[in-house]
Amino acid sequence: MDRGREVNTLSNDNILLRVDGVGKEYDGNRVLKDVNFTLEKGKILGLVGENGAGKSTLMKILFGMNVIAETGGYEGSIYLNGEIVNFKDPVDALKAGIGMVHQEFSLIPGFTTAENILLNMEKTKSSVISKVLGKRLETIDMPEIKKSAQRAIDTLGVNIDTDTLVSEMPVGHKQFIEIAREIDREDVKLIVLDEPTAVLTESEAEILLHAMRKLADSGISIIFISHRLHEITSACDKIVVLRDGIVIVEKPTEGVNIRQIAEWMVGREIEKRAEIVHRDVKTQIQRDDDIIFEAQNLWVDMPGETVRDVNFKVRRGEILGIGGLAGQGKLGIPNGIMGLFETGGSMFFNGKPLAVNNTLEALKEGIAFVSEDRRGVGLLLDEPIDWNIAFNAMQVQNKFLKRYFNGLISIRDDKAMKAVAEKYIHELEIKCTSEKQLSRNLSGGNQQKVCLAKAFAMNPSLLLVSEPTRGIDVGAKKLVLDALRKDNEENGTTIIIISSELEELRSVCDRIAIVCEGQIYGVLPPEAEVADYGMLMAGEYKINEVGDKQWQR
Ligand SMILES: Nc1ncnc2c1ncn2[C@@H]1O[C@H](COP(=O)(O)OP(=O)(O)OP(=O)(O)O)[C@@H](O)[C@H]1O
Repeated sequence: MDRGREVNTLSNDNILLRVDGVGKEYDGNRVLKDVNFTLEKGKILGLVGENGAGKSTLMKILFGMNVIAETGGYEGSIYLNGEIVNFKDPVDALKAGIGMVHQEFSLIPGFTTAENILLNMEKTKSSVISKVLGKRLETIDMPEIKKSAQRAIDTLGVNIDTDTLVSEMPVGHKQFIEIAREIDREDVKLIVLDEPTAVLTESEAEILLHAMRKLADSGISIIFISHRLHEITSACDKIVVLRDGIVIVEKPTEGVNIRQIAEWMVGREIEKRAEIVHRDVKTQIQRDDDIIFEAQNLWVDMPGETVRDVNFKVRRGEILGIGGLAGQGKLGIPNGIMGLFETGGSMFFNGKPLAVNNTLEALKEGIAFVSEDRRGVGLLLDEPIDWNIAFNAMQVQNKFLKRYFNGLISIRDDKAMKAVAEKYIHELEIKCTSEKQLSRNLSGGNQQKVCLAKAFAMNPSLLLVSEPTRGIDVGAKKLVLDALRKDNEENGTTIIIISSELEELRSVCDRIAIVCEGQIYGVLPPEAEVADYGMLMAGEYKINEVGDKQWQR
């Protein structure tokens, strides 16, 4: 086993963090066995591992999160600057100079950028927080706060107004504010970033990686978790791979390639990354005149993803991709169709008008949605997996119910719920203790798989999936895309996939629509030149229904 210990030969003075023999189990489920690694001052460590490998758990231990003590604590020791630490809560960790940005956001929507950054500065004093929340910061020196918030934002190199309300900004900006809050504290020594780039565009991710380097150069150490392995090789000084509860590899990233990392993560050889394989020709050809869904002049008022005037038709039985740069409106389209943000214009389903702003009607008509926001709208976090998977189908379609007395009484069919949950746990390889595990206690990638299972269980005739592989590890991406394709081919489900990864769309879709400035600029076949996609994304030209280019600039 390659433990690549060369990094550890550096003098102890340089080492900020030493994780020594750390183990953790949740109620008999052993997640970490014997984890050992070190991190030097001013260095960036990339922490990788499959979904459910225990990365977030390890970071929660480091940060003294309450859930660790509540579930029986941990074994082993953590040293900071050579001294054992055992934080009883995150406040202790903050005082010791550790900052953490979690997978889920903890910002307050009705507060501005500056106010949110300020709350972190004051969060070690709970009495101040309550005062602040009560009086909405009226007694605080706002000009000073804004200056300080602006400094933190400038360090990150992004352009965000300190007066903007968090509820009105795109998700990528929220991520930057979370990070700005952590670096705004004077005594910060170590920052943990748990999948910060999952919600960022490529260019935003670049900015963040650059900012991480600046922070490291100023002496701050960083632990960076990401499933985008090229970010690990390009931004990190060293890599630590977790598998089966132990560290499989700890070594400098120099000379390490992505394929090697993927193999260390899954513990076997990975098939050579297939060139884009276009779908086989389907036995059933979709027809231009058999339209399942149509949007006319659709607009959606979703913060950061405004849809202005979208027109498109979806052929029955196809997989339609929707791509485009972040903030251009691609995420707004499914959220609008499902009535989750204020929407206008017209929609038709199976030739009949479909009401706008009416989620229940969309669900009843057989339209299902897997949101990009799995924790916000995707899951009932305090319910078990089987309940989550069956919930919509039960509420909307009366599935998973046993009926008595001519339907007067209906009782939940626990056996049927267990069966459907077990089917998807197996098919999607959801890592869990059983179908009764609470969704809150699943890892991020496995929560995403439950969201997909929940949609499949409705047997929808139209399935909308937004960023289906976000947070999914490199080995499981194909599994998720194959599951979508299988549902399309075996059940005839028409699918719309919204994704920021063009290659992902090209590998599974029949046609791909590109959104720019809140409109559809063109629809291309998957085998079209990448340059053509680029021109549509950049808004250089539009392509009309007969394939003519209309130059825009
Ligand atoms: N509070 C909890 N109670 C019980 N089990 C838990 C709890 N939190 C996490 N787990 C389990 O611990 C395992 C590791 O989860 P963790 O979130 O640490 O994984 P991860 O490596 O961060 O995965 P991902 O890449 O999907 O985010 C998972 O199998 C999860 O179900």
